[in-house]
Amino acid sequence: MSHPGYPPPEEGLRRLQAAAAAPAPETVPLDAALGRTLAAAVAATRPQPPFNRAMMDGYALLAARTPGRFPVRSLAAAGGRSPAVPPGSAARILTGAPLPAGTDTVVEQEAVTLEAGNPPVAVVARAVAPGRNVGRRGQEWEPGDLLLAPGQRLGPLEVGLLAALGRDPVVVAGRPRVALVVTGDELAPPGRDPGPEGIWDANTPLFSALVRRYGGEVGCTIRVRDDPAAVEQALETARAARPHLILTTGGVSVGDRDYVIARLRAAGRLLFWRLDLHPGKAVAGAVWGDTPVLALSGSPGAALMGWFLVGAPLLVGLQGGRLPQRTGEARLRAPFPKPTRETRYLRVRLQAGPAGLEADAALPQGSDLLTAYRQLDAFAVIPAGSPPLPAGTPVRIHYVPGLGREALTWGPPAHTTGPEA
Ligand SMILES: Nc1nc2c(c(=O)[nH]1)N[C@H]1C(S)=C(S)[C@@H](COP(=O)(O)OP(=O)(O)OC[C@H]3O[C@@H](n4cnc5c(N)ncnc54)[C@H](O)[C@@H]3O)O[C@H]1N2
Ligand code: MOO
Repeated sequence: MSHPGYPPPEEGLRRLQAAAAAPAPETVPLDAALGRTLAAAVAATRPQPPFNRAMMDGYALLAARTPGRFPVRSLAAAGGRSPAVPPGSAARILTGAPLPAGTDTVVEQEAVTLEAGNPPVAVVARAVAPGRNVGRRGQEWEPGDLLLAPGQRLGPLEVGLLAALGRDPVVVAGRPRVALVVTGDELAPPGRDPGPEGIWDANTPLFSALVRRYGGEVGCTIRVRDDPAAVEQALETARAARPHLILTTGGVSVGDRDYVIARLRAAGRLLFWRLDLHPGKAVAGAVWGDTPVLALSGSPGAALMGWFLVGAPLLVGLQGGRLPQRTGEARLRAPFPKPTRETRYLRVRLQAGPAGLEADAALPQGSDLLTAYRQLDAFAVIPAGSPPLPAGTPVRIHYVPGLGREALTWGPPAHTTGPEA
């Protein structure tokens, strides 16, 4: 069930997605690819390993000749080419070296007695199976195998995989540029005296960091007073920076000084105002000129909900990716005493209980509070219209990439097979 009046966050996201344009892909050195999103599929051009290779230091020979005595006349080392080995002989071989022609097996040196001489002789006392200690050509991938799809966020493992595939440079999605407009008469920059009625501006640093963490770049940041002309001017300045998204905080409720929503209504095109989301229902989507705007609440705790449910998926989507939507189930550890108007996202810790996973909501739940986000494991979703709930009520758990213990990653939208790089 959802709130009768307000669209669910996914619908807000869809409306903004329809109004937003993705940045053009770019080619970057592999060294600069960490945290970027792949823009084209990557297929192998060679087998991996590219040749049969030694997995141990020892002696390369034909297994069919074991047990036996093998004169050692050559050395095969990684990066070198070594001559074919005549039947009945062996080559000294080092880990990573291509197997010389005429051999099919590496006997590790611990299983060999080496008799000095010219040439020395490797004595193998027991029969060994062919293929022993050999990493087989194509064992990990074959040419043409698709190993990475467009939309994949490049973490360290993906960077390593691209390197093993020989890719440098790589084609990645452009970083969506975000213009940040933070409103409020009461705001002072951290590090300055805010005065007795002022507060430090948490949102500028918080949302700048989040934008970067989710693959975007911050085109400009504007802190503006609660004044209609100043807010309008700030939105114009933000738009002039040609961002892919304008992100604002504050001024989206019904107060006399909520000028962001007033200007978006009057001079922009509103896509939605309020979502079925608590905290964070005070949120708007709009288009200013031709630029999409996500207008979040000023309360950091409420604004973060809009970020995680709308802003982050929007930004990742503009890079061609999709954030994983992992869900689960748990039971409320304690009664939840209030009725729920809009769908409520309780910030919870999860712990094992006698009857399964328990959601513990004993965190600071106020919509203006930031600290719970550092302590939570997930959101527990209470449907709109729910009465107060007794302990033990089953609730849906919504895990958020980048929060709690949930890794920040994203991947291709399901079923994509994009063009090959
Ligand atoms: N009569 C009603 N009042 C309110 C409603 C309502 O429906 N009817 N909605 C409430 C809800 S829900 C929320 S959430 C807030 C949203 O308010 P705004 O988005 O207009 O935000 P502000 O009023 O500008 O600020 C709210 C709060 O957050 C502090 N703040 C603002 N900016 C920052 C910043 N950059 N860093 C740190 N803290 C910031 C600000 O000082 C306020 O305390 O409205 C309810 N009211
Ligand atoms: O946007 Mo408000 O958080 O629902 O308190």
